[in-house]
Amino acid sequence: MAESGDVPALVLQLQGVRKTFNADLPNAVEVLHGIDLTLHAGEFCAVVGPSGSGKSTLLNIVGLLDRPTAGTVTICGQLTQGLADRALTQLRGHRIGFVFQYHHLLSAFTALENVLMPMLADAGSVNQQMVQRATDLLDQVGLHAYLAQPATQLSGGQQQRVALARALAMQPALLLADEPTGNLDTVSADAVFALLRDISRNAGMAVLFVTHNEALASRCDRTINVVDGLIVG
Ligand SMILES: Nc1ncnc2c1ncn2[C@@H]1O[C@H](COP(=O)(O)OP(=O)(O)OP(=O)(O)O)[C@@H](O)[C@H]1O
Repeated sequence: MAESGDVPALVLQLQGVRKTFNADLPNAVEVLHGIDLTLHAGEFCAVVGPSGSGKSTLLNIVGLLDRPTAGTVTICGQLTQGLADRALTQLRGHRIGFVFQYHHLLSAFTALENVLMPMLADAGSVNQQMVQRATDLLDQVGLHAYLAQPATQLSGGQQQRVALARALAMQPALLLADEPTGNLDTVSADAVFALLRDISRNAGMAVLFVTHNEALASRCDRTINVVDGLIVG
């Protein structure tokens, strides 16, 4: 993932990002007030800050799930401003993975089928190579023995590992993790965090990791502190 000369590739660049909700209404509220942020390949960055400070809003904009009111978002060199929804969806699908506090697995499907979903959605059908990749990913997150297990029959920690494997299915350059350990006991949270760290290091993947857990934040390469819609410190 590194460019020639071992300079890590720039995965994310935000310049002057602002977000106003209900912009045309009397109750308009600006939640992000001009965010500048860069993230390089392999960088593991915690996002901390008080409740309501704008962390999820920021993540939604970085993840191309919402558009900024002003400013620019560039993902892997692609400026997103002006792109149609379809192009944003393509870029998101190929470059960005998501893990949330709640795993959002499809309960009627097995662990393997859940990991295959993004590949199926992208290609329209599943081939042997995709099955192999999904199997390898589940292996990587320590769930080889659970490939055929329905998602509902897995523990919370195991479900979050499946969600992580699913997020990695398309080999994203950027992983957005919004409190992925928030719903887990300490031991499972530590295990999922360690896994995420290792995978990010090995794959050279950039990670934005929103957390209220100071101990985990302190183990990241870098921490950004969002307060009242601005990065401080
Ligand atoms: N769709 C929306 N419409 C109007 N206001 C919104 C909307 N989404 C978020 N907000 C407001 O934006 C502010 C920031 O919310 P956000 O969810 O980004 O905070 P957060 O830092 O992620 O909080 P938490 O740590 O509690 O998850 C809050 O005041 C929230 O009420």
